Amino acid sequence: MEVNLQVNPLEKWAKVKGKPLVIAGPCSAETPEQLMATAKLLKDLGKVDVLRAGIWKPRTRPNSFEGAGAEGLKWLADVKKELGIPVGTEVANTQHVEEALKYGIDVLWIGARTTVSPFSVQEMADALQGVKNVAVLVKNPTHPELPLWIGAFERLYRAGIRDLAAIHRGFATSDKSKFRNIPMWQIPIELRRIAPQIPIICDPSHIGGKRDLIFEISQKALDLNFDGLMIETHITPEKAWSDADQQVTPARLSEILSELKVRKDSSTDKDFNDHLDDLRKKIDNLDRELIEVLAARMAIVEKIGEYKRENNVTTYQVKRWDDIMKNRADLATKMSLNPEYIIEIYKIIHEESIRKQTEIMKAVASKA
Ligand SMILES: O=C(O)C(=O)C[C@]1(C(=O)O)C=C[C@@H](O)C=C1
Repeated sequence: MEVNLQVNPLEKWAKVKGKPLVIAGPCSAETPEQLMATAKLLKDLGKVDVLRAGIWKPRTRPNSFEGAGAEGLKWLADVKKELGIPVGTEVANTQHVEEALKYGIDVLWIGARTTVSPFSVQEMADALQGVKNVAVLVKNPTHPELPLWIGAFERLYRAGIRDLAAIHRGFATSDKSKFRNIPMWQIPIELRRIAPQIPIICDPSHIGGKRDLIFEISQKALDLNFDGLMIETHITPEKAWSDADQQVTPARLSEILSELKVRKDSSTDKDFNDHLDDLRKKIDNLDRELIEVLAARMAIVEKIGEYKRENNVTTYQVKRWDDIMKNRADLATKMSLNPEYIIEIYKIIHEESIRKQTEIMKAVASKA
């Protein structure tokens, strides 16, 4: 996939240099007093770059608090005026965008449930055509479809928006997981690889769903070179009208931010780089051996395929496959490797064996 979006670096609009961008504030603006009180505490920390608050809340089921609506924009504008801190909110349609722009909201974000709809994203991009002085952040779609996420950036980019960033908030799952939305870190890792210009902000509140997970998710994001964090913060989290379990107090946010380690993405130290090069050479050699072994394995799989074809035997052998899974997981454990990791690799190996043998079966079918 080719992506060429010359979006502005974060420093251009967020005024952060050499440190991760921090967006914090309540999940929802509930009352003008709650918003202002939270914002004041956050401003006093001196560590928060943008004050966030949801005013239109897309809820899973009706009858939950769906946000203060347009009235909340005035509260956000008051916070911006009184405290001089940039403010941001979620938008989901053209009307939201137009109203937010009227109130001078600095940062808009498109939520995960909206990013899934190219129609909605395009309508908002049209409403943003030619607009200056607004940054637009795009949360990942609820399911892990990277091209859909990228498509949203392309639509906004074509509308002339250059102050763009991604928000990784995890992916919906029905599996039992300690996360509310499973992170699937490989998706933002791949986004960074194919579109390195797009800054990525992590939303540990939505990934974790529980305040106790916020620190570890944030640290992991920083170690993956993310550019910022969006952390839901409320004066009295346990009394919050939405997402009470995943919000922290401004005091706790301050602790989290001071405990997080911000590491550099490379080093200029010669000894470090020389040693790293030596170790990487070892990895290069081992990877070559690994691929040679896979090629040798595949040659035998092909032989078995031909043998099965001559004897009219199915490609998939349940019993043998089940034995391999168990045995390789045991071997992994004995070698101090995570058996789940090895099983995932074997699933890919087996899928390719079946694909190859299916090709071998077909080749004869078409000859016959
Ligand atoms: O053992 C076989 O029958 C094979 O074809 C090899 C192999 C494998 O990749 O290990 C491939 C397909 C079968 O389902 C089981 C195992």
